[in-house]
Amino acid sequence: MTVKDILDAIQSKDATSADFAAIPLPESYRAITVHKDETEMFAGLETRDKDPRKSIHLDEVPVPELGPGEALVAVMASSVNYNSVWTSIFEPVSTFAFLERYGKLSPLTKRHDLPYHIIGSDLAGVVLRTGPGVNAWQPGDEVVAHCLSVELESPDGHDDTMLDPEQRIWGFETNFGGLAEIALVKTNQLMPKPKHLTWEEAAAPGLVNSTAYRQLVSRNGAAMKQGDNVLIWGASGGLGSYATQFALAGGANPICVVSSPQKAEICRSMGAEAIIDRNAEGYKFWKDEHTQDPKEWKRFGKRIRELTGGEDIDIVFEHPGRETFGASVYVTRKGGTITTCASTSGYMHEYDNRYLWMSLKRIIGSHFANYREAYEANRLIAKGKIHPTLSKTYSLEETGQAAYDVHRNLHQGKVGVLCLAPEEGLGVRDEEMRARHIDAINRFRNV
Ligand SMILES: C/C=C/C(=O)SCCNC(=O)CCNC(=O)[C@H](O)C(C)(C)COP(=O)(O)OP(=O)(O)OC[C@H]1O[C@@H](n2cnc3c(N)ncnc32)[C@H](O)[C@@H]1OP(=O)(O)O
Ligand SMILES: NC(=O)C1=CN([C@@H]2O[C@H](COP(=O)(O)OP(=O)(O)OC[C@H]3O[C@@H](n4cnc5c(N)ncnc54)[C@H](OP(=O)(O)O)[C@@H]3O)[C@@H](O)[C@H]2O)C=CC1
Repeated sequence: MTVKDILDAIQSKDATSADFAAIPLPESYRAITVHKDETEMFAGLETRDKDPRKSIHLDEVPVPELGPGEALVAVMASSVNYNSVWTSIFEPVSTFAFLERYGKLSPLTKRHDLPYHIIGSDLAGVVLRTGPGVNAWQPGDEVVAHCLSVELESPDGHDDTMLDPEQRIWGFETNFGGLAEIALVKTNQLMPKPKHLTWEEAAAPGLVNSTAYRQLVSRNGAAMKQGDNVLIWGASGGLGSYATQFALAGGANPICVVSSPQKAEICRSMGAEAIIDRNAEGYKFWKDEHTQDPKEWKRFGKRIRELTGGEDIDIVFEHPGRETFGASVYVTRKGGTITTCASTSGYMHEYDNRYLWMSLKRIIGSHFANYREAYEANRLIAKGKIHPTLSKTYSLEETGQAAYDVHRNLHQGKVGVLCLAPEEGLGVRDEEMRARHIDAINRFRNV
């Protein structure tokens, strides 16, 4: 039995759940990995010069044992997230440290502690097998997976599963991720695949869409409301392209920051009007490595006021981190919110605290999303209210190049990876709905 047989079953319209359950599992499958014995390969290099094409491998790996509450999924497509860039350059820490720690949790999690890390935190595919205790999902179900892995053995995670002390990001802090032909997930990661999307489109939003939903919309994040001025950094990037859509769909006013006219045009095509090209306007928030320039914060704030008719920012959607955080705190209005989920340009932030406390601003830390939030975010995709922002699709063999493009900010929106899907364009089950949304679905392609 090979993965080809699995693929044939997926493409056969008549295959039933029993047919899927009857397919013998292959012994091995192809997966994107990084190797533990290579964690020092970029020692001494600047972050920018660490090249994912050198550390990312395509290996044949054994199918992992299936545990209680888990599923093996035939992965049709996945996507590249920035966390896979971090893994592939071994920053800020080697993710093998996470696998080692998870491996110590229980005899079952020991499976994850291997000399290779199968990465990837998104998938669209078909359930092949479910483990003991799984009732909600069956072999043959067409699914997407969110990337929250929790144990929930402590009381702490039961108000909000992101607060579980054993909360992990699948495919980053656990093994057997989505950039592979088969993935191992907990079944409480599964959600229905939006029927109007191809495999690669359905695999694109998961991680970033869920994160943006919690960070901006959820009461656990900024709880955005109608009319809010929302400053969105990287507004045509992975997170930002969903934050922009949430702002527009929720009646808010996105102020989109991008770095080229092409990216500005993408934001315009989504419906945004207030757009700042940070390159063209030449903001330099740091005079040198150690000194910020408040005059530049002010110039940036003045520009925002021009675009909003004199108003300041209610919510900053932050993720660039060190480079922008001082400006983000400055331009927020009295009582406003800076919500942050990342630090791409550096995690030691500096800001002038007088502008925070005197103006009663709040900084909210946000990280991924709980199952409910991820489900809500996926539901909005399934209803055609929010659209995937897929710009380009790579083959599994080209994943290193895809990660390189994301690392070097050469991409737009999301980049997809075909895993088992033999070509782009497959997997659509609702052509009528697709036709209604086709322009929005294709907006990010070939720009
Ligand atoms: C969905 C997608 C998301 C993304 O893309 S996010 C971007 C990618 N992710 C990242 O860049 C984050 C990567 N992760 C990390 O860098 C690290 O993961 C953290 C910095 C988040 C945490 O580091 P750690 O080493 O796990 O935690 P510690 O707290 O520095 O060290 C653990 C030890 O410190 C003790 N400790 C914790 N809190 C306290 C305290 N308040 N007072 C005293 N000690 C404390 C613990 O108990 C433990 O101790 P003991 O080593 O002995 O077990
Ligand atoms: N905690 C969590 O749950 C999550 C965290 N993340 C983290 O968020 C970060 C962004 O992820 P994602 O959106 O997918 O990445 P992308 O690279 O797709 O998009 C980020 C965008 O941010 C902008 N940007 C990058 N660097 C700077 C800078 N120095 N100053 C201003 N703008 C900048 C760029 O847009 P432009 O050049 O057009 O301005 C870029 O396109 C990553 O660090 C990632 O690990 C992501 C998802 C979840």
